[in-house]
Parts: sequence; structure tokens; C-alpha cells
Amino acid sequence: MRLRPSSRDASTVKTIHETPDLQDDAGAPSLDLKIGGTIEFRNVSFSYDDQAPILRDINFTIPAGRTTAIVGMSGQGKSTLFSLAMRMVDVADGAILIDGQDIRRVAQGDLRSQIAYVNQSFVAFPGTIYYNIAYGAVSLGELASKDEVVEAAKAVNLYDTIMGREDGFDAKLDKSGNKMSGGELQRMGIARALVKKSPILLLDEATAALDTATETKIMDYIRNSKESRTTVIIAHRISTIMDADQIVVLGHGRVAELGTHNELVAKGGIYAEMWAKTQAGSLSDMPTVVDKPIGP
Ligand SMILES: Nc1ncnc2c1ncn2[C@@H]1O[C@H](COP(=O)(O)OP(=O)(O)OP(=O)(O)O)[C@@H](O)[C@H]1O
Repeated sequence: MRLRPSSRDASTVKTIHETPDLQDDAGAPSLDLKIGGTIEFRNVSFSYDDQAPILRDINFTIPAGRTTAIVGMSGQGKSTLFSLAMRMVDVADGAILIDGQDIRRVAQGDLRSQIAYVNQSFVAFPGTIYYNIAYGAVSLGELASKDEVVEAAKAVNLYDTIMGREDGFDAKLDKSGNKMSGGELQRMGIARALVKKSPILLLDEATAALDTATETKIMDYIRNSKESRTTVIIAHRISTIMDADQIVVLGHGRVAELGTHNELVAKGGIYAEMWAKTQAGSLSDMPTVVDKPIGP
């Protein structure tokens, strides 16, 4: 059985799905994912509030149905790339195309309904654990079914934890997500995104609080799920991203390197240096990698 969201929670989602500052063209069409969600950053530049550019002439393509990782030191603009792809903000120059369509020309609500986004903060709604996960499907018009919620909870290694508690999936959460640890709430966030079954999944440090074994299980599930999904991961932990089909290294607002883990290690650049330090046990996270200037 599928429940309908409460009107108050639905209005929260409406706010998320419509950015007041950015207007749709009259009669803006839906996003037509004819390829399955290829995201192209074409000559993209961006700055916040007339400040110095955060991103400069960014060019790369995220292939449909594959996993792409974005790495780089803190403050390089990784999360901003996600904000741009969801059109929370608009590019200053260039364009972002999804399956060949400029995202400024399609209906914003439809664009965001095709994208599931997870960051480190899980917004809990007062209601049951079931409701809090099922809510991920709300932009599709109704909550996810119990079976879909159970599948997602299993995928993020949360099923046994939930069932081990009094009331199981019917246990009530308040806004602070009481009864759950930070890592459990992070997995709730991923489960909520999974029930959306969107063709595009953006994970911004979404597994940072999890142990490596749990993270690997979740990433394996996403990679092997029957739905073809374009997955983009931002992460500092190298173990999170090394199996990606493509790794984009951002530095000084530009794409500094792009390739697979093996290609980038062989290249001997920034990524290789990060990897060498990880191997030596002196580095687990990206931010401590040497901050080299990137050429034009
Ligand atoms: N809403 C905003 N308004 C103004 N500046 C912002 C805003 N959001 C981010 N910035 C700035 O833009 C730069 C890029 O931020 P962003 O969060 O995209 O980087 P990041 O690479 O994801 O960093 P981290 O790894 O620390 O999460 C930073 O200098 C940040 O302070």
C-alpha cells in the first residue's frame, strides 16, 4: 500500500523542487532522457555573487549509466557542480546539457524529479522510519511502497538495525532523527534516494560517516542494480571512488585530470600523488593532498 505525504512535508518538497529565483520558460518541456542521463558540462564557468570564479571553463561529460567520481581539495567547487546540474543556480557562462538538452530550457520540477541527491545531512520528518524512507519517491506523486522501502533498507545495510528495534519500520522519528546514529541517518538518506529510482543519482560525501565495508556494500548495490543509473560521487576518501568508471580531479576551478584510477595513477599527477600517500598510510582523505597550481 502506498501512502500520500502530509501536506506540510509536500510543501517542503515543493520548495526544494522550485527555485524561486530561476523562472521556467513558458511551456518549458520535460527532460527527455533518451540516452539515460548523459550530463555534459560545456565551457562552464561560475561564480557566487560576483566573487572570483569558482569554476572556469569546465568541460567534461558524465556518461549515462556509469559511475563518475569527482575529487579535489576542499573548496574547489565539487558541490557547486551538483548545484549547477540540479539548476539550483545557473551557470555564468557555458551550458549544462543532459542528453543534449540545455537544463535551463526544461521544466525545473521535472529536471529535479529525475535526479536523486544525497549529501551529508539527512532531513528527518516527524513520522515513522518507513515514512522517512518512503518519502524519497514523493516527487513521483506518492510514497514508495513497503517492499521498496525494505529493499532500500537492505541495500544500505539498515534492515537488521531497524528490525532489531522496538516497532521496527513503524518506530517514530522526530525532526532530530532521534533513535538513530549519524551513520544510520546517513544510510537513511541513501535509502530515501534509492526509492526514488531516478535515472541520475548524485552522492555528495553521502557515505563519509560509514565504515568502508558498509560503503562498499552500498556502492556494489548501486552499481549492480537492475535500473541503469548515472551515478556521480563526490568523496574525499579514495576507497569510495577508485572503482568509478571515470574520475574527474578538480583543481583551481578547472578539470585538472580525468581518467580511471589506473590511468590517473599511471599519469603520475595529482591523483597519483594522493594515491601514493594513501598507500603509504599517511593519507586517507583528499584534502591533505599537496595543493599544486594547475596550469591553464
Ligand atoms: N552559496 C554560496 N555562496 C557563496 N559562496 C559559496 C556558496 N557555496 C559555496 N561557496 C564557496 O564556493 C567555493 C566552492 O564550494 P564547494 O562547496 O562547491 O566546494 P567543494 O569542493 O565541494 O568543497 P568541500 O570538499 O569542502 O565540500 C568555496 O570557496 C565556498 O566557500
